[in-house]
Amino acid sequence: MATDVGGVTTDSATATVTDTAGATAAGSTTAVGATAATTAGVTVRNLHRSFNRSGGVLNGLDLDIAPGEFVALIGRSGSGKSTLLRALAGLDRDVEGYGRISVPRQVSVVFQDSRLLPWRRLLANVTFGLEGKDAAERGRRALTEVGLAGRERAWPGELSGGQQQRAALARSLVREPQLLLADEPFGALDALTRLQMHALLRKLCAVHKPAVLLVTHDVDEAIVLADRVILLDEGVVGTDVRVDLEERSQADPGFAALRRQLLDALGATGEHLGSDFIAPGTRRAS
Ligand SMILES: Nc1ncnc2c1ncn2[C@@H]1O[C@H](COP(=O)(O)OP(=O)(O)OP(=O)(O)O)[C@@H](O)[C@H]1O
Repeated sequence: MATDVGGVTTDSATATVTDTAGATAAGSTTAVGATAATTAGVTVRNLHRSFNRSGGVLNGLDLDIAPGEFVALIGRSGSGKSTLLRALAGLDRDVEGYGRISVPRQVSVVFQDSRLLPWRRLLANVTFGLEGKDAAERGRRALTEVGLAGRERAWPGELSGGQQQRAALARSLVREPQLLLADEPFGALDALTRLQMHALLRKLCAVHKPAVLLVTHDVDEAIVLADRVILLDEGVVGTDVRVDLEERSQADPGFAALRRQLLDALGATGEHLGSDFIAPGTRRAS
């Protein structure tokens, strides 16, 4: 399994994680414990993770994501969202138990900060680690797709936060991932830029069709972007709802009902808003 993390490709076929992808070119399997299988989408079975001096963070979690499906992952602060994402990215060497993780061969990860290398120009960032004579051309195309044509020679420090996240998306998508893992990628952006990034991500996903797992605190963002919203609770998938709206906006009558259902599941409605919850549409303090 090749995972692109900020332009650096890692291979999880080491340590406690076993890559058995040789069986098929379509996907790879990270086997934790005894079981192994191969999928083009994501399959997680009975995943456990705990850290020193704390109880289980993931407690026998099961999850399926179909090829090309967009899943948003919500949950209270500390519920294990990033822990799950890191396990899927192959970044956690210590997932334990007799669970199983199957992910596609090519996985890309984007984070809240762009992780662009400040000493490389934009095109060099996007193509970093990319092989083949057409790498530069592919990089230029990707920058054009995210609206950064003409900025190939810019330094990351010359870009706004939104532009840096666009570049991070270009760097991920130029590798044509079958799975895109995104950990609050728009969490540090202002509301308007965030809306623009939503439109861009939806457009890019329609073209490239990766499966997506998006971690977000913003229920509205989850509803606007995802095919399915899942809620992590007590280390397993609690709520799992399909987003079936005519229109991906608050104008759709089903939007408010779905939002309320998810907020209820989060225990975050009415006067019981937790301090760790970010109200829909507002910016997360980091
Ligand atoms: N490397 C680590 N060492 C010890 N504990 C950790 C480590 N990583 C995560 N944890 C703990 O695991 C729990 C889940 O953390 P995680 O970051 O996955 O939550 P989260 O749902 O992503 O939270 P947030 O929404 O605040 O980002 C927390 O209690 C956290 O303190």
